[in-house]
Amino acid sequence: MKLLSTCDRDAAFSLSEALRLGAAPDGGLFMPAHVPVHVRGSVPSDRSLAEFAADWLRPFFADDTLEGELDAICAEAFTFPVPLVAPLGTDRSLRALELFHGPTGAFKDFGARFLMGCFDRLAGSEPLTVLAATSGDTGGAVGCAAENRRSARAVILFPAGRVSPFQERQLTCWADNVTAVEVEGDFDDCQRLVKAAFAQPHLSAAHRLTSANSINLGRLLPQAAYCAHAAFRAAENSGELPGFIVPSGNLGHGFALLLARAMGAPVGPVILATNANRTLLEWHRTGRYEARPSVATLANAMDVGNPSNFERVAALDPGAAEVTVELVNDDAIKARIAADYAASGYVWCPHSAIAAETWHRLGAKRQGERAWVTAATAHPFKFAETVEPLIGSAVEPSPALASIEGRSTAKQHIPARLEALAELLDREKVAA
Ligand SMILES: N[C@@H](CCOP(=O)(O)O)C(=O)O
Repeated sequence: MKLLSTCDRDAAFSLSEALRLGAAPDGGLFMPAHVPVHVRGSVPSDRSLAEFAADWLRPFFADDTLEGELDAICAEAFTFPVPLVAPLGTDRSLRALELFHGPTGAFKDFGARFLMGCFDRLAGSEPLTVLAATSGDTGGAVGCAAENRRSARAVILFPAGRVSPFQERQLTCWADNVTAVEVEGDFDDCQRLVKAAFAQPHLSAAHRLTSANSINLGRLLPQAAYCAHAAFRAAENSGELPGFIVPSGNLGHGFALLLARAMGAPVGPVILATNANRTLLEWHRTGRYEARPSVATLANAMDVGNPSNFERVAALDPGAAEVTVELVNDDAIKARIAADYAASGYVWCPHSAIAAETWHRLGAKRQGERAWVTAATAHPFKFAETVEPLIGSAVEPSPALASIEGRSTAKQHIPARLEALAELLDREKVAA
């Protein structure tokens, strides 16, 4: 399949080129030239997720150098379960898609591992430099997926003082080919720096830069696959198409779900649930998109004022892009975590609580019309300092999360300036 930039619909790239580059050279984002449609029901949902994902994604890999590797890439990436649970009991319509059973306890594990599998096969003899900006979860997943790979070194930029203590540990604890960089600024500064580095042809070529953020389509394809897989499962017992509620920050997850729906997955209404960052809500209300400075919230991985994937959503056909937006502030996040724990013993992370709160706000009539799937995006242990006081009890880590506690950590610190990032990249290359 050919990929086109959101800025220039004439220049076509292969999928491998798009994954390797991360973002289009003209500053746009890569989009498939057309959306492949699976005839509904033609992709059986009773196969393993890895097998399902390979089948679902095959049209994107047609005629690409990675075509023969797709099954292996999926088998390596999809190695942990994705349960669809009934957190409030089976008599309620709410189903939580638990996406946090991977090595770093966040849904980003799927995309990071898939992308690294692609890089292993595309890098050639010299390692790529995988740049990632993170507001909390992407960086840990990318560091973990990149650790000790010969095909890549990872440089992860995170905002000083705006990630949780556990997230910081998870950003800074990997082997020498992963460098964690604390930036004096917020996530939007980190993201701006990454995009500015890509826009410098010399810098980009000298370091063989690529991206592991959701600007790279390779992060989103596996997410579209698990969204479709979940939709087929949820649709089995739902007369109407299941609705989906996705916690949204940089909008990669939301775009992946819309892509899955456009490809024929049985997905009904889509609600993008945000924290107090209002950019998407205002766009939906007014029809005008205006980036804003990000504000810090309890759901810090979603503290994004200028969601990168908005331009991908805007490039979809209007029907495919149909969504509503719900905003949930910190007080409502806290109240939801406490109330659902008291009612059922289920523990949400602050991001997943935003989706759960959105389901509660639907009201009994809409709740009863169909099954509703909320994306449970991160393990609550990653936010223990927020969650434990609300539920009055300790949150137990998964074995993978517990194993991170014993690791040593290291980080670099830079001001939010491109020259500082360029110097750091040069230093790290010499040291490698
Ligand atoms: N939610 C993110 C912010 C970066 O988003 P991405 O999906 O573009 O990687 C995070 O956890 O870092």
